[in-house]
Amino acid sequence: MKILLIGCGKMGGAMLRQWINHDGNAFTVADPAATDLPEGITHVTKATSLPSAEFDVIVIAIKPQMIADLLPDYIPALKPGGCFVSIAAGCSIETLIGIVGKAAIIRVMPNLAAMVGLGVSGLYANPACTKQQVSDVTAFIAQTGRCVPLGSEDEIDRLTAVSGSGPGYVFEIMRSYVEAAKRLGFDEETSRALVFDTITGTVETARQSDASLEDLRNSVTSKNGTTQAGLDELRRDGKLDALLNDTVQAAYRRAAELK
Ligand SMILES: NC(=O)C1=CN([C@@H]2O[C@H](COP(=O)(O)OP(=O)(O)OC[C@H]3O[C@@H](n4cnc5c(N)ncnc54)[C@H](O)[C@@H]3O)[C@@H](O)[C@H]2O)C=CC1
Ligand SMILES: O=C(O)[C@@H]1CCC=N1
Repeated sequence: MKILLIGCGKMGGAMLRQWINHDGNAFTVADPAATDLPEGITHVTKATSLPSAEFDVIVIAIKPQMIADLLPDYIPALKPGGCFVSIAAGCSIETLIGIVGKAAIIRVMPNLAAMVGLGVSGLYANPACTKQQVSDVTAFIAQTGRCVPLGSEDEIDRLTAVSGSGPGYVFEIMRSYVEAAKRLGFDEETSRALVFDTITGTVETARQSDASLEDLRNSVTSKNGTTQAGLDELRRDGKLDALLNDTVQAAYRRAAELK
């Protein structure tokens, strides 16, 4: 497929890093600020430099607030029968149709772990998409990690709040955990190694186990031992559940505001 990527910043750039490792697609990046693009990528800084009716897929990877202003200039670059793929948070298919007219549109919500091929994306296609388009785009997105088909745009917004924004929450928890390790007297390098390896090892243990997360937690927790002492603090007053619940609810509400 011939793919046009509009916006090659943090998320578009992360996905492109994986896409270029796979054969079969040719990429053009449209971004006035993109630098250090991988070899073999065509780069333009404005829509008027693009040929007409050239691309099978146009990936929209600019900020949601810029789409209404910028996207109209890119419409002629799509081949008849091509489709738009938007990774923008919130921005609904109805809004996109208001900008590009009736079209095949697929909303995808990736996350930053796409950068290392361990992303998780949700995908929702509007009825104008052909089966072939949905299967081609699903395979294309799966080059960056897991791709979960979804049945509604509301599910895209809910997935955004869990896994789209998720790396932001996890990085923040990791930062705080590393700081706590440093306050116990470990240097930065050792603190990062202890925290990163603990998280990686714990995730892999959970993946390879049939036990519930509660049972796995209990398997670490000796009665009146060290873990129990730590968990009593972490879970005091039920605040951890409330905090994480409030976190995903706030992100979900924001996705709805960005419609
Ligand atoms: N950063 C993340 O973890 C995720 C971001 N997203 C979505 O991805 C989209 C992009 O977000 P980020 O990559 O984080 O933002 P970013 O600011 O890193 O990237 C946006 C890119 O758009 C470019 N741009 C600005 N004006 C342009 C123009 N006239 N034509 C073409 N490109 C132009 C900028 O130079 C920049 O490289 C957003 O819609 C966001 O909702 C979705 C999932 C995760
Ligand atoms: O924060 C945002 O709006 C984007 C969407 C999901 C992650 N980053």
